[in-house]
Amino acid sequence: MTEKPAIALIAHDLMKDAMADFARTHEAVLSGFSIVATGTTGQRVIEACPGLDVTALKSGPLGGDQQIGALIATGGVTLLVFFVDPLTAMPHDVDVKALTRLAIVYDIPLALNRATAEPLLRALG
Ligand SMILES: O=C(CO)COP(=O)(O)O
Repeated sequence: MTEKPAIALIAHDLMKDAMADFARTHEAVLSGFSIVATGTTGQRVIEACPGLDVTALKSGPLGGDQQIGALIATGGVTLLVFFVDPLTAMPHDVDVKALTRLAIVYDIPLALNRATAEPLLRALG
């Protein structure tokens, strides 16, 4: 990661197309940040926007959500954008809950859908 403030991007599988589109649409603003992402989401964002500074951590179900949570706890995340799939049960639901809880504990902006992410990103950009 660089010295730029970090935005965390995460999307559940059925939301990954939406995340790739979100990244493409907002590439100019996102380029002012370093991006941290869970593994598969990070790969999709890299494919969509090869110019962005993206660090892809572990896949969410394999610890990636917890890695992002640890970054939040150590002050390394400015905004968490997490496109949650509201209709699919997740085997790692406890990790998802722990991550969103930490975003609340550390009072960082948290967008769980695009309608929230866009005004937050505009405010930061
Ligand atoms: O499962 C996730 C978040 O809970 C996302 O992980 P991936 O980006 O690795 O698919």
